Amino acid sequence: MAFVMDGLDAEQYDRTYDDRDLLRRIVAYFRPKRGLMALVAFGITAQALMQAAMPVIISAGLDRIVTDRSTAIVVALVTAVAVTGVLGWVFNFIQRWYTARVVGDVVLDLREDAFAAVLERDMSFYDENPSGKVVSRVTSDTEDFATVVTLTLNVVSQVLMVGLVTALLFTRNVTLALMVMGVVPVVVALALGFRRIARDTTRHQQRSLARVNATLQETMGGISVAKNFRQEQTIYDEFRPINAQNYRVTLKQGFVFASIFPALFAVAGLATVMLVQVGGGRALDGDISAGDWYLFLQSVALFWMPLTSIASFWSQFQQGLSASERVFALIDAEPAVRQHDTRPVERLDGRIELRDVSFGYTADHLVLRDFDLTIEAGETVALVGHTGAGKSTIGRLLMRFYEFQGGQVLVDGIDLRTVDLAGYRHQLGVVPQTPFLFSGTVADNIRYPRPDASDDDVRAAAGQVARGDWIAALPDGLDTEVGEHGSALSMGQRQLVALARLLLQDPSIVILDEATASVDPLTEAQISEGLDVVLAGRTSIVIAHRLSTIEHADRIIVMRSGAIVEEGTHAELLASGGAYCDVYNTYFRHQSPDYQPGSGFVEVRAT
Ligand SMILES: Nc1ncnc2c1ncn2[C@@H]1O[C@H](COP(=O)(O)OP(=O)(O)OP(=O)(O)O)[C@@H](O)[C@H]1O
Repeated sequence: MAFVMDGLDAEQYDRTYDDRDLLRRIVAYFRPKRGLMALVAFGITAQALMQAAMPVIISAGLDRIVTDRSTAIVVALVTAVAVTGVLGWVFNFIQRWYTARVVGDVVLDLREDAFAAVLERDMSFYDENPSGKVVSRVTSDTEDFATVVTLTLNVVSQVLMVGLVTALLFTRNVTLALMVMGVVPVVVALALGFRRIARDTTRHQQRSLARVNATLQETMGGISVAKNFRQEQTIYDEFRPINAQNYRVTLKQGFVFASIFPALFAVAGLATVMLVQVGGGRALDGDISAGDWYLFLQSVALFWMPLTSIASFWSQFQQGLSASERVFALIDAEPAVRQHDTRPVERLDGRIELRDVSFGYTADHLVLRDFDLTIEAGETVALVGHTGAGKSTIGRLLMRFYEFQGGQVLVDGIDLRTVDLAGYRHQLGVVPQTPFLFSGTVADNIRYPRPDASDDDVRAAAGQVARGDWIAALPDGLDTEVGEHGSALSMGQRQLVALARLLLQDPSIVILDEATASVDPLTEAQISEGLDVVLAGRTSIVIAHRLSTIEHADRIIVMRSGAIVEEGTHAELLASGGAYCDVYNTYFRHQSPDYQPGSGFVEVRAT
C-alpha cells in the first residue's frame, strides 16, 4: 500500500500493510455484521435490477405502442414504470439505510479500538506524537474510512447496473453496443484527468484549512498572554491573510469541481448526438426498433455516471484506505513498556531499589547511566538538583511510564517488570507539579481514585488535609465545580484537592513533584500541613522545590547530569559545603523566613 501514503507525513509507529493484510483487517470488522451486509447486498442487487429494468420497460412499451395504439398499453407502461420506480426507491432506501447502519457500527467498533489503544500507549508514545495528531486518527481517519466504505458500496451498485445494461445492449445490437462502449475511454480519461487536478486542489484546501486551525488553536492557547500584551490586533492582522488564502483555495477547488461535471455532461451529450444520428438511421432502415433506439440513448446516461464516480472518487478511496491503515497502525503500535509477568500486587511496604539502571528517552542519549539508589520503606527522600538533572525521570521510571534500557527496578524486592501494573499503580500516589483536575466538583475529583468511596470518606479525606480549613474558602464547599482543568480553583487549591485525592487513594508510595509556582502564605502553610499528613507512613520521593520539604526530608539526594553527587540530611549537606550548597544557594536560600536580598548564601567549598 505504499502508493497510498504518498504525500502524507508518516509517524514513527506507522507501518505499511500489504493489501491482503489490510483487507483482512477491514473484513474482520465487517464479519460480525454479516446479517446487515446481506441486506445491503440484496438492496444493491435489487436496485441495480430496477435501474436497468427502467429503460428496458420503456423501450419494450415504445415498441408495443408503435404496433398497438391501445390505451391499455399506455396504462400498463405507466404502471410498470411507476412500480419499477417505487421499487427502485425502496431498494435504494434499503441499501443506503443498511449501509449507514453497517458503516456506523464499524466506525463505532473501530473508534472504540483506537481509543482503547490510545489509553494503552506508554508515555513515550505521547512524547513522540502530538496529541492533535492522535486525536485526528481516532476521529477523522475513522470517518474517512467510513466514507470509503459507503462510496465503495454505491460504486458496486452502479457497476452491477452497468454490467446488466451492457449485457442487454449486446443482445439487442452489437454495433450500437460497441458504439456505446466507445464512450467509456473518453469518460475515463476525462475523469482521471479531473482526479489529478481535484487531488491537488483538495490537498491545498486541506493544508490551508490546517493553517487556519493551527492559527486558531495557538491563539486560543495563548489568549491570556496575547491580551496581556494587547496583541489582539496583531493576531487579527496575521489571521486575515491566512483566512483569505483559505478562501481563495476553496474557491479554486469549487471552480474545478464545478467545471468537471458540465464537461462530462458534454461528452455524454456528444455521444447521445452520435447515437441519435446512427441509431435513428438504423431505426428508419428498420434494422432496429424504436424501442431499441431509445434503450441505447438511455444507456449512455446510465454508463457515464458510475464511471465518473469510480474515477473521480479514486483519490477519496485512496485517502480512506490510507486512513484505515493509519488507524490500524495506531491500534497495532508496539508498547515500549513490556511486562514479563503480571504478579498481583497487594499492599506494599514501599522499599525501592534502582540497580544499575540505564535509561534514555531516546536510544542515542542516556539520561541515567548505571544508576543506583535504594529508598527504605517509609523513608522520605527529597531529590534536588539543577533543571534537567534527571529528578523527574526517576519518578517516571518508578511509575513505569517508560522502559529502561538496562538494570533493574525493584519494589519490595520484586522486579517492576514482573508485576501487574494496574495493581502496582494503585499503590503509587502521584502528585504532579500542576495537578490535573477533571471537569466536575471538588468532591468528584477527590473521589477519582476510588469511585466507590462514600461522601463521608471524601469529606474525611478533605478534612484531613490542613484540617479542612481550605474547604470553607470554596464557594460551594466540596460541591464547587472546578471548571475545565480546574480553572475555577486557584493553583494552591488545586494542590490541596490533589493531596486529599491522594489520601483517599491511600497508596504506599508517593511520588510528588512539588509545585514551583508560589502561592499565598496561608495556602502554603495549608499545603505544608497537608503534606505532613499525606507523606506520613509512606515511602515518599519528593522532587523538592520547598525549603520546608528538604528540611524535613529523611534524606536529600543531590543529582547532576543523571548521577547522584551527594546525599545526606539538610544539616549534614550544608555543613559539607558540596554540590548541595550550590543548589541551596540557587533554589532554597530565599525561602528562609529571615531572608534578605543578597544574603543567606552558604559557602560552596567543593562541588
Ligand atoms: N520526554 C522527554 N523526551 C526526551 N528527553 C527528555 C524528556 N523529558 C526529559 N528529557 C531530558 O532528560 C533529561 C532529564 O530530565 P528531567 O525532566 O528528569 O530533569 P529534572 O531534573 O526533573 O528537571 P526539572 O527540574 O526541570 O524538571 C533532560 O536533559 C531533559 O531534556
